[in-house]
Amino acid sequence: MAETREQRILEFVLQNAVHGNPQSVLDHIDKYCREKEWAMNVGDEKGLILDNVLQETNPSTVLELGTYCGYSAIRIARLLKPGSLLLTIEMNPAHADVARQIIEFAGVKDKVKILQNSTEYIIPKLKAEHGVEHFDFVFIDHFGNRYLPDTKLLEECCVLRKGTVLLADNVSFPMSADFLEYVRTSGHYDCTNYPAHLEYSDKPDAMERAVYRG
Ligand SMILES: Cc1ncccc1-c1cc(O)c2nc[nH]c(=O)c2c1
Ligand SMILES: [Mg+2]
Repeated sequence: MAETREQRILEFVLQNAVHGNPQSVLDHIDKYCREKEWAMNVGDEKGLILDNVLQETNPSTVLELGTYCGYSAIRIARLLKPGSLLLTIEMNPAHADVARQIIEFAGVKDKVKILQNSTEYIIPKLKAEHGVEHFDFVFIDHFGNRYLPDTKLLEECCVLRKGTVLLADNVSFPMSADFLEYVRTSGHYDCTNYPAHLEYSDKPDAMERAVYRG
């Protein structure tokens, strides 16, 4: 039996999902986390909200804060048009290693670049070291207490443009209350709330879309 929950998810995917088929990988991660071990993937219910907001935006450049096992990176990458790129930042090296393997197995590695470090270390380097001009879409799903400081850092580093869509997971939890307050009252964003449930659970949760006014 693999050491960690993340390695057991990887093992289940490698042994049961269809190689090169992103939807099969998503379905198998959801199956494992619903039936065997809960894990903090955005999941199928909130994943549909992510799909819909992403497709409405039709982005070419996407940033994700919090890769974990790569579930939402695969969800995003499978919908990106040719020539698009997803940069995803993961602080935990073990999680980044599992994500790299699952993303490769799903067949979307050409659209995804995993940056393994803290968000506060990487965000200031995105323009100079990763050739980023601006992001069309940012999925925020790392740690609730980093949502606000990292949103302000994205503003300060000028990687947002008028119309950039931020979509944040888990905004029903107190850890991200300061982020919600800021995007809803600062005057810099137009916000929409999407009530849902915590992944693989009937506990209430929600996502927030915040469109940057520039
Ligand atoms: C918020 C919550 N409550 C109870 C149990 C798990 C979680 C939870 C759910 C998530 O979707 C998360 N996503 C990213 N990072 C997290 O730390 C995180 C934590
Ligand atoms: Mg989450």
